[in-house]
Formats: sequence, structure tokens, C-alpha cells
Amino acid sequence: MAERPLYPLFLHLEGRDVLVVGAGSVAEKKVEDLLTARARVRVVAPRATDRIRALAGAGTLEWSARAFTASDVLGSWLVVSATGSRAVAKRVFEEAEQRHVFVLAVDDPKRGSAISSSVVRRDPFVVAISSSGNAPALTRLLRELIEQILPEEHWIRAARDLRSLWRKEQVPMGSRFSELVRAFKDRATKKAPSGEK
Ligand SMILES: C[C@@]1(CC(=O)O)c2cc3[nH]c(cc4nc(cc5[nH]c(cc(n2)[C@H]1CCC(=O)O)[C@@](C)(CC(=O)O)[C@@H]5CCC(=O)O)C(CC(=O)O)=C4CCC(=O)O)c(CCC(=O)O)c3CC(=O)O
Ligand SMILES: NC(=O)C1=CN([C@@H]2O[C@H](COP(=O)(O)OP(=O)(O)OC[C@H]3O[C@@H](n4cnc5c(N)ncnc54)[C@H](O)[C@@H]3O)[C@@H](O)[C@H]2O)C=CC1
Repeated sequence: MAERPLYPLFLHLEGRDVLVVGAGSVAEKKVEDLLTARARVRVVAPRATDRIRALAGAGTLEWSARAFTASDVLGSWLVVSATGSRAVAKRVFEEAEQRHVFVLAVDDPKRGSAISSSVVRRDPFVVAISSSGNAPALTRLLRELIEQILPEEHWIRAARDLRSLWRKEQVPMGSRFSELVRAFKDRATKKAPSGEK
């Protein structure tokens, strides 16, 4: 069991304020992921990467070019703390804890209440992987391996079509899984050029 057992969750961040403290390369990666989830991103940091500057220039996020202050946490649903300074991480965490806001602390996970994961997307499936903070490089490797073995999206479309058919034909629940496996086996066999299996 991990030192601090985790409760995995998928968040809807669309339109919600997320504060990012720090604007270096690590913060930049988190910013990109937050924007993918359509969060409203506010960045507070004296210095920012070119990419974060450009996103601020385009109005995609808001960047305040200064050091963190306690009131920055107000209105945020989530805070990413990414300054590389343990002293700042401590202040961010304490402030967020008081206000019951989750903190993703990239530089000092002990001063955090959430951690990010490696993500494999096969719409509508999202596979999130974590080593509970123990081995991020291994988490990445596992993500790359899972990406290779997970079927592409056309398999998922096929499964959806099959499900509609089952519903229409009132196929009993108990036989649907074995039907799915059989259908996919048939597809795999058909796809292989003749003579090869
Ligand atoms: C706790 C956590 C907090 C958080 O960021 O949420 C955290 C913390 C830290 N990461 C560090 C280092 C590295 N991180 C990566 C990669 C990723 N790190 C990610 C998540 C997490 N990293 C959270 C826990 C994840 C889990 O549970 O496994 C991933 C999964 C997702 C993402 O970044 O969004 C993404 C892979 C994405 C992908 O490609 O799939 C690599 C490898 C590489 O990229 O080449 C290295 C170098 C190798 C190494 O050090 O292991 C350091 C040390 C800094 C130092 O020593 O100076 C700390 C700080 C510390 O642990 O103290
Ligand atoms: N979680 C992860 O995936 C990883 C985490 N890390 C850790 O992440 C940390 C950050 O790394 P980088 O982005 O490379 O750092 P960096 O030094 O490039 O950026 C630091 C940023 O914090 C800002 N900052 C400094 N003091 C501040 C304050 N008081 N208030 C607001 N902003 C402030 C700076 O202006 C700058 O934008 C490091 O501690 C590193 O060890 C490193 C690799 C991966």
C-alpha cells in the first residue's frame, strides 16, 4: 500500500479557475494540460517561458508578472504550485489548505493534496496512471507501453455499434462480453492478409 493512499478522480475543469504559481518549463506542461481540459488558467510568476508569454499575449490565459500572494488562491478550484522553491510551496499549500482548495505541488509533493498522472486517451476512454508519486519516469514508460497495446479508436466505434445492436436485439447482458470478444477476434482475423494469421 502506498504511503498516502490515493483516491483517483477525473475532474471537469471547463470554465473553472485554476491558479498556476510559477511559469517555468514544468508549469508550462501543466498549463497545456489544463488548457486541454478547458480550465480558465491564471498564472502568477515573475518570469515566464516564451510559450506562457505567448498564451497570455493571445488572451488564452491570464499572467500576473509578480510573486505569489495569499489572495491569489481566492476563487480557484485547484492550484498548481511549480516554483522550485520549497518556501513558496509551503506558503501556497498552507493558504490553499485553509480555503479547502486542492494543490498539485510539482516540486514538493508532500506539500500537496493532489498529483497528476500520465494519460492515455482513446476517446471516450481516459487511462490515467500514477506511481503514487514514487517513480514518475516509470509512470511515463508504463504510459508508452499502454499506448502501444491499447486498440485504436476504430475498435471503440465498433464496440459502440455492437452495443446499439445488442440493445435493439435485446441480447442478454450475460452473453454480451463473450459476443464482443468473438466479434473482435473475427475482425482481427479478417484484417490479416490471407495466409497470415
Ligand atoms: C508527484 C508528481 C507531482 C506532479 O507533477 O503532479 C511528480 C513529481 C516529480 N517529478 C519529477 C521528475 C520527473 N517527472 C517526470 C515525468 C512526469 N511526472 C509526472 C507526474 C508527477 N511528477 C507526479 C507523480 C506521478 C506519479 O505518481 O508517478 C507525469 C506522470 C505527468 C505530468 O507531468 O503531467 C510525467 C510523465 C508524463 C508522461 O510523459 O506520460 C520525469 C520523466 C520525464 O518526463 O522524462 C521526471 C524525471 C525522472 C524522475 O525524477 O523520476 C520530480 C523530480 C524533480 C527533481 O528531482 O528535481 C518530482 C518532484 C518529486 O518527486 O519530489
Ligand atoms: N512534477 C514534475 O513532473 C517535475 C517537477 N520538477 C520540479 O519542478 C520544479 C520547477 O521546475 P522548472 O519549471 O524547471 O523551474 P524554473 O526555475 O524554470 O521556473 C520557476 C518559476 O517559478 C517562478 N517563481 C519563483 N518564485 C516565485 C514566487 N515567489 N511566486 C511565483 N512564482 C515564482 C519563476 O518566475 C519561474 O517562472 C523544480 O523544483 C523541479 O525539480 C522537475 C521535473 C518534472
